[in-house]
Amino acid sequence: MVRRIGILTSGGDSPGMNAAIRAVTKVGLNSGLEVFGIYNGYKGMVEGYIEPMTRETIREIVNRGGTILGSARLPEFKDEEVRRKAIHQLSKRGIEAVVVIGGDGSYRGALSLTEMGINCIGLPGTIDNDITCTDFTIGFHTALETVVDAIDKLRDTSNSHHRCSIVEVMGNRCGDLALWSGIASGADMIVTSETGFDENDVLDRLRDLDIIRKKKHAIVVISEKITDVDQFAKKVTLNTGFSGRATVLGHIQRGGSPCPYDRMLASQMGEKAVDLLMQGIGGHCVCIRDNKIVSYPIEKALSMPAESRKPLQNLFERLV
Ligand SMILES: Nc1ncnc2c1ncn2[C@@H]1O[C@H](COP(=O)(O)OP(=O)(O)OP(=O)(O)O)[C@@H](O)[C@H]1O
Ligand SMILES: O=P(O)(O)OC[C@H]1O[C@](O)(CO)[C@@H](O)[C@@H]1O
Ligand SMILES: [Mg+2]
Repeated sequence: MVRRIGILTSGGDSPGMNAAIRAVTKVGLNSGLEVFGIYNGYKGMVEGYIEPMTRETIREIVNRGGTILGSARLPEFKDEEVRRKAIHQLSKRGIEAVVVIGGDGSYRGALSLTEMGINCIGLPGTIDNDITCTDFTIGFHTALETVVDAIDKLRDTSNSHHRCSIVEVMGNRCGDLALWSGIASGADMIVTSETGFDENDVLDRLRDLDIIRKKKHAIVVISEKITDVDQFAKKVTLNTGFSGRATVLGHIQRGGSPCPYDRMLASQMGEKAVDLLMQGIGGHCVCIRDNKIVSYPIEKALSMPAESRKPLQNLFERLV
């Protein structure tokens, strides 16, 4: 039976990672395991920046954003030699298994380590909601609240100046943050990689909102990495009756105290990760599907097709 486990956070941080660290540590300690914190993701694993986790380490963190363990990106981890160094650091400390909290890239690292003899379990810590096997990732709902709060505020000023606010949100090629926030904030248009971006069509629709519907302002939510929103805002000013203003929400979306949903999800998933490791299972990731906490082999999880967002896009079209 496994006796010593490690835990790390990797990739972009997300609100709720600390709640997951706390859950893994508490469930682990309460199950008689020794738990080790691996700092700065795979980088700390390679460098041996590894310390025991105690009840003190995780005190007062359930409500804190970010990650107390730090996070990093280490592209070299794809190299088997680099992973060998990491495994050497774990072996020196008798760490036999690891919980990896991160996104799809971190899962690939976890799978490679499992294949080299260190059982790893992945937990989905990312605001992007881009891990297809799980309905939601830890951090998505908190980021969503942040985005909706920002759009509510932009609405006040945009409404006062006959403006069109172009709001760029994160998602790393996944449109969920844009789609959910657009619906929840009552935006006029949503542009994601799934909807596609036809600049002239958006300008036509804005003219329609201004001239036909006589709207005082407009809000367009757009996913990052689709277009230059500053340039697009200038085109809005030139080609419609609204003056265009771009707002890039940026890393604000990654911060803040996790909402209760993310704390719950992190706690349930943390518990499941420890249970899987104690059963000798590795190479799996934990998901929530239809409100149930389940796990899938990482390989299968990463190749699952993304669920269609067409029903939500249709809902949005019926709400405009
Ligand atoms: N194919 C791979 N093999 C081994 N390790 C990998 C692989 N892909 C990524 N990693 C490791 O995982 C780290 C995090 O991956 P990445 O930067 O893609 O973020 P992520 O986990 O997808 O999170 P997010 O996209 O939410 O920021 C990488 O820096 C690297 O150390
Ligand atoms: O913090 P960085 O390295 O600029 O990465 C930003 C990316 O990370 C995320 O915040 C999380 O994956 C993405 O939404 C975004 O594209
Ligand atoms: Mg990713």
